[in-house]
Amino acid sequence: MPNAHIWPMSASVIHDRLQIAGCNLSALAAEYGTPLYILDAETIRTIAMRYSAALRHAYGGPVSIHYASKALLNVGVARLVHSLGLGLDVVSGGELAIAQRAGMPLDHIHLHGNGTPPAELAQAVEAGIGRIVVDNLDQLKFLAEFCANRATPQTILLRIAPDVAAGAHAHIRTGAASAKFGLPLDDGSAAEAVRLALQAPGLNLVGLHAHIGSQMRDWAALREMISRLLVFADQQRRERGWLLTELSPGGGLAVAYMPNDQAGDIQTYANTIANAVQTGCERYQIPLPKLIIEPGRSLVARAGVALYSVTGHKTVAGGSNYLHIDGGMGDNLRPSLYNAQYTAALVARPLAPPIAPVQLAGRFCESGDVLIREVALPAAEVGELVAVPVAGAYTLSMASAYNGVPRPALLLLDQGQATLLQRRETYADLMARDV
Ligand SMILES: Cc1ncc(COP(=O)(O)O)c(C=O)c1O
Ligand SMILES: N[C@@H](CCCC[NH3+])C(=O)O
Repeated sequence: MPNAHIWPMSASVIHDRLQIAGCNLSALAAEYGTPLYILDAETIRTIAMRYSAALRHAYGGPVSIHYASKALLNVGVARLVHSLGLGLDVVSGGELAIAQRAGMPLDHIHLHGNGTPPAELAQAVEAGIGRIVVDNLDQLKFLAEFCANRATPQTILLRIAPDVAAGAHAHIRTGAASAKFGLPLDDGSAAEAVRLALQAPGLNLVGLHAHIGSQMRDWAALREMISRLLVFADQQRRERGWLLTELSPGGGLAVAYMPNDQAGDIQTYANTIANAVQTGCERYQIPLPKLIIEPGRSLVARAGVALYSVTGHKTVAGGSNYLHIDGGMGDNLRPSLYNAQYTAALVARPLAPPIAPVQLAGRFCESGDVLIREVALPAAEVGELVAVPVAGAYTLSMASAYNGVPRPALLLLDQGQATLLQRRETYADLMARDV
C-alpha cells in the first residue's frame, strides 16, 4: 500500500483492490451499508505492545497504560483494550457505564474531567473506581465530604495546570495556566488542593497528573511539564510530608494523518518521559513513582478507516470538482471543527492514477461540511467506495445524528474475520427518546 504509514498495518493491495486484515471491504460495505467504519485489530495490538515495550525499556519503575476512551469507546473496544492489558480513562458516568458493561475491572479505570457533575463523581466512587483525577477545588471539596464516612478512602490524583501548552490546534491545547483544566501552580490552588486532600480522611492522595495537549510531539514541553510536577511534589514533601507515588503525564502523542506527516515516535516519547521523571526523582530524592500514560488517538486513529459511497459529482465554474459522499460531519466532525486534514483512496482502484483534485463533499446541510478540501483521486463512479484512513480517533466518539442521518456501524477486522462492534443506528433509534 502506498503511504503505508497512514493505513492500518494489515492494509494491502490485492488484485488492485484495497484489503484490510484480509477482508473484502466491498463485501462488508454491501453487507453493513455505508458509511461504515472499520477497525484493524492488528494495528491496535501492535501499538499497545510498542507502548508497553518502550516504557518497560525506558523506565525503571512500575508503568501502567490507560487508553483515553474519549477517542473511541463502545463495549467491544473496551473489551479489546482490556484484553491487551490496558486500563481505561473515562470522562463521564456514561463512559464509566460502558467500561463496566465491558467487564473492565474497576481498579483499572480512572475518571477525569473539569466539569464532571457531583452525581457522576458519586457514581464513580460508589462503583469503586480505581482513581479519580481531581480537576479543581470544588470537586475536591465535594469528594472530601462525600467520602468522609466511607469504609475505604477514595484514591485520587490531582490534575495540575502546569502552564506548559503543546498540541496541534488551539482547541486541543490543554496545559496553559489559563486553561479550563487543572489546578494552577502559580496561584496556590494546587498547594491548597494538597492541603485539603491530606486533611480529608476519605481521600487518599497518591499522585499528580497533567496533560498538555493532543496531537503533540513537543518533547521539550513534555520534559518541562514533568519537571514542574516534580518541583511541586518536592515542595509538598518538604512542606507537608506528602510523598508522590504516582505520576501521569497524560496522553497526546501525535499521529500522521497525511502522507507527508510523521507520527510521534513511541520510543522517543517513552524515553523523554522516563528520562524526565528519573532525572527529577533523582534530584529530589523521590522514589520512582508509578508512571501512568493515557494514549487515546495514537492507539486507535491509524487502526480506523471510514468507507463512504460516492453519491454524485459536481463541477462548478472555476473548475472545482466536488465528489458527494454519503457521510461527512455527522460521523467525522474534525475537518469542520479543527480544519483537520485527511486523504482518501478508492477501494476498488487504490493505485489508479489520479485525475484533477476533488473536494470530498459531506452530505450534511452545512457549507462547511467538506470532509476533504483537496484530494487527488481517479475519476470515481457513483456508487464507488471511498476509503478515508486514520479515522479511528475522535470520529465516531464525536458523531451525531445531525440531519437525521443514522450513525455508522463499526466493525473490528482481524485475520480475515469481521466482527460487528456497533451496529448502524436505525430510524427507530433516532426516535427512541421522543415521547
Ligand atoms: C486528560 C487526558 N488524557 C488523555 C487524553 C488523550 O489524548 P490523545 O487522544 O491525544 O492521546 C486527553 C485528550 O486530549 C486528555 O484530556
Ligand atoms: N477531539 C480532539 C481531541 C480532543 C482531545 C481530548 N482532550 C481531536 O479530534 O483532535
